[in-house]
Amino acid sequence: MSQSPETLLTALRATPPLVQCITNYVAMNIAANVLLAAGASPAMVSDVEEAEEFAGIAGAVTVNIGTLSPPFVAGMRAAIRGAQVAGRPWVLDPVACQATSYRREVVQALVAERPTIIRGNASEILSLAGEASRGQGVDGRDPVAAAEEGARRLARSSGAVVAVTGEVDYVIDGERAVRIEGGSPFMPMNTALGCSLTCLCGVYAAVAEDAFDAAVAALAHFAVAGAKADEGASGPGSFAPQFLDALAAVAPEALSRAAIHDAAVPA
Ligand SMILES: Nc1ncnc2c1ncn2[C@@H]1O[C@H](COP(=O)(O)OP(=O)(O)OP(=O)(O)O)[C@@H](O)[C@H]1O
Ligand SMILES: Cc1ncsc1CCO
Ligand SMILES: [Mg+2]
Repeated sequence: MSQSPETLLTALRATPPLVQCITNYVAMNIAANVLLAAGASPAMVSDVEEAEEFAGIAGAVTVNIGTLSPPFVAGMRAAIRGAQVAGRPWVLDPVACQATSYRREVVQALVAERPTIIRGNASEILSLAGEASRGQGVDGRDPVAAAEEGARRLARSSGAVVAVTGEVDYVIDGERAVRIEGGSPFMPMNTALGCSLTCLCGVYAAVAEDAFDAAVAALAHFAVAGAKADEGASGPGSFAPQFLDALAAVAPEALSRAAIHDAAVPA
C-alpha cells in the first residue's frame, strides 16, 4: 500500500525527523531553513570525526557534492556507513557531476554505495546515466523529458529512486514513474533550492515506508508551496521569503491536490 503525500506530511509534522544533511556551503543555511519551515529538524553535521556516529541517531542522511573537497568526501563516506549500519535511508545530490573528472570519480563511488534516492536536475541525471548533457556548472540546461530514459537506466542500475527536477519533475524507481507539475520559474533563480529539496527528500524518506512515495511527497510539497509563493512574488527576491512561508503553511490536505500524474516507464 503506497503512502500519499498527505499522509506523509501529517506524519512528519507529528514527529519531526532529525535529518543529517551534508550539503554545500551555499546551501547550508537555505536548506536548514527549508527543513525547519517544512516541519523537520535539520543538522548540518559533516566532519569525518563525528559523521558516522551522528548518522546512527538520524532518521536519514543526505549527501551533496556541490562544494566538493577531500574532507567533505571523508565525512560523506563516514555518514553513509553510519546510515547503512543503522538501516536508514540516504539521499544523493550529484551537483555538477558532469563538470570535472574529480566530480565524476567521487559521484560514481557514491552511487556504488547504493543511495536510496538520487535527486538532480536533468543535466546531472543525464551525465550520471552516461549520456551527453548540456550542463556546465550547477544549473540544469537540459529538459527533464530528455533525461527520462537515462533516469530509468540509472534507477535500475543503482537500485535508487531517481528524481529529476525542472519545470515538470519526473520520479522513477525502475517500475513506476510519475510527473509532478507546479512550482515557479523563480525557483531556479534562487540558489540551492534543488539542494534544499534533496534534504527534504531525506526528511520524507525518514518517515515513509517506501522511497518512491517519499520522493514524490517531497517534490509535491515543493511544487505546491512554490506555486503558492509565485502568486505573491514579483521576482526571485520577494519569492524567497514567501516560499519559506508557503512551505510552513501547506496543509496536508493541500498535497492531495498536487498535480501528480502517472507516466509511462521508458522501454
Ligand atoms: N521552470 C520551472 N518552473 C517551475 N518549477 C521549477 C522550474 N525549474 C525548477 N523548478 C523547481 O525548482 C526546484 C529545484 O529544482 P532544480 O531543477 O532547479 O534544482 P537544481 O538545478 O539542482 O538547483 P540547485 O543546484 O540550485 O540547488 C524543484 O522543486 C523544481 O520542480
Ligand atoms: C552555486 C553553487 N555552487 C556550488 S554548489 C552551488 C549551489 C547550487 O547547487
Ligand atoms: Mg542542484
